Amino acid sequence: MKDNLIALVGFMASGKSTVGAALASRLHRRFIDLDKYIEDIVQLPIPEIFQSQGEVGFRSIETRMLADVTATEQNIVLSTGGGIVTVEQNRALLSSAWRCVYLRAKPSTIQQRLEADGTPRPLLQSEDPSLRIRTLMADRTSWYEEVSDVTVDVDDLSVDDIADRIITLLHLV
Ligand SMILES: Nc1ncnc2c1ncn2[C@@H]1O[C@H](COP(=O)(O)OP(=O)(O)O)[C@@H](O)[C@H]1O
Ligand SMILES: O=C(O)C1=C[C@@H](OP(=O)(O)O)[C@@H](O)[C@H](O)C1
Ligand SMILES: [Mg+2]
Repeated sequence: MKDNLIALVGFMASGKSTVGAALASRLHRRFIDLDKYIEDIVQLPIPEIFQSQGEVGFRSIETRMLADVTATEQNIVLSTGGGIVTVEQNRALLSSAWRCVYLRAKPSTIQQRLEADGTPRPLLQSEDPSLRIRTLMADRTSWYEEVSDVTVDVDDLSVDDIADRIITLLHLV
């Protein structure tokens, strides 16, 4: 099972959705972005799910969808949302059933990428987004490390170079 299921984890705006699509295309595998998958099933954009059900409600949907994808899919690349590792059940499933790649980015890189990006992130709606990024990152870093088989430092790499690096690190060629 592990060879077939590749998941990208890491902080918001580290590049999981973008790199996941590029990696899947390189490997001729299907790509699933878990946030998009959730939006399609719930029929609401992520910020509206946060608004109506709160973070706890969103996490419970996310956990159910990760379990669904794990049980039903094969040969896919999955881009997760940055907070998936905050739930112990998700960490257990990612560790046991997936080959996980941690896209590690510095807070300064995250901030730069957010400035140029159109995807709204409800958890970063703050008077001091920079502090929020650092605090959330400090909370989550050890969990990204815990579930991952390999790590790629993405700060100075293009999307294609990151996909290349993943293919090499996971011995996919
Ligand atoms: N390696 C990269 N170099 C430059 N920009 C990138 C890179 N990876 C992603 N981006 C940009 O950063 C933003 C966030 O990427 P995204 O894939 O949505 O991250 P995530 O899914 O981890 O939140 C997007 O605007 C994307 O185009
Ligand atoms: O880190 C988080 O808690 C979240 C990350 C988002 O995905 P990206 O990591 O793709 O931005 C999305 O799942 C939601 O806004 C919550
Ligand atoms: Mg994403």
